[in-house]
Amino acid sequence: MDYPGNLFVVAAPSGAGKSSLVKALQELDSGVHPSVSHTTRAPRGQEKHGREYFFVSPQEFDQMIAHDAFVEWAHVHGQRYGTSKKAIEERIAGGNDVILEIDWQGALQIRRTFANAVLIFILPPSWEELRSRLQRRGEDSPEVIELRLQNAAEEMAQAKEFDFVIINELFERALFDLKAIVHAQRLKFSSQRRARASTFQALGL
Ligand SMILES: Nc1nc2c(ncn2[C@@H]2O[C@H](COP(=O)(O)OP(=O)(O)O)[C@@H](O)[C@H]2O)c(=O)[nH]1
Ligand SMILES: Nc1ncnc2c1ncn2[C@@H]1O[C@H](COP(=O)(O)OP(=O)(O)O)[C@@H](O)[C@H]1O
Repeated sequence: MDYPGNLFVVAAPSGAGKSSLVKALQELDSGVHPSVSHTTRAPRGQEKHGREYFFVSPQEFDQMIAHDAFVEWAHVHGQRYGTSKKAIEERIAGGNDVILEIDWQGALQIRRTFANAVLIFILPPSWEELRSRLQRRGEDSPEVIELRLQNAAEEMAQAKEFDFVIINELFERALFDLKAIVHAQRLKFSSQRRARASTFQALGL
């Protein structure tokens, strides 16, 4: 499917810093709209329904699947997470840019539906740093942290399937890289559209 707005997909193992980077990007660039996913997991700390996620019961999630309401969904860390069609289609059809923070399985599903989506993978600089970020964040129990670290190896093995890989060592550097990717994609598409339009005009089409 081809839409006038750009679709950016950011994936990373838990604790690599994707939420912090996407939030910082939005503060700098109000033209990138976040998509709010649905999840069956419980809210953490300060999370609010409708802001970080729509927190739903397994039954509500099943109903959404039955009604074909998701563009993609996946099992992650023992829970289900999904992007609703409502969360993105109207926005990109209206020419707005949307950014998704989802896992690698969802990212590859998105690419199958939206061939122009830009897939970005965030890596931590080391295993030690990944563990210590999860611990410093202080939102998950030791068991949940262990599960997330166990899953991280399989997730990181998918990085090579993505269009871009950013190493989040120095936060400002990683944010700069993310901004550069967003900016480059906008230039590419707006200049292509302009070129196409003027060629069409010149050819009298
Ligand atoms: N496929 C898919 N994955 C999602 C979606 N929303 C969030 N995720 C992923 O689910 C995983 C767990 O997210 P979360 O529980 O918020 O933990 P975090 O990664 O530590 O922030 C992360 O890899 C998210 O990117 C979604 O709509 N679809
Ligand atoms: N470059 C960085 N250096 C040090 N700490 C970071 C960096 N990026 C993020 N963090 C911290 O690491 C923790 C995990 O980041 P978060 O954005 O929640 O990760 P994710 O969304 O990928 O699970 C947070 O406490 C965040 O403040």
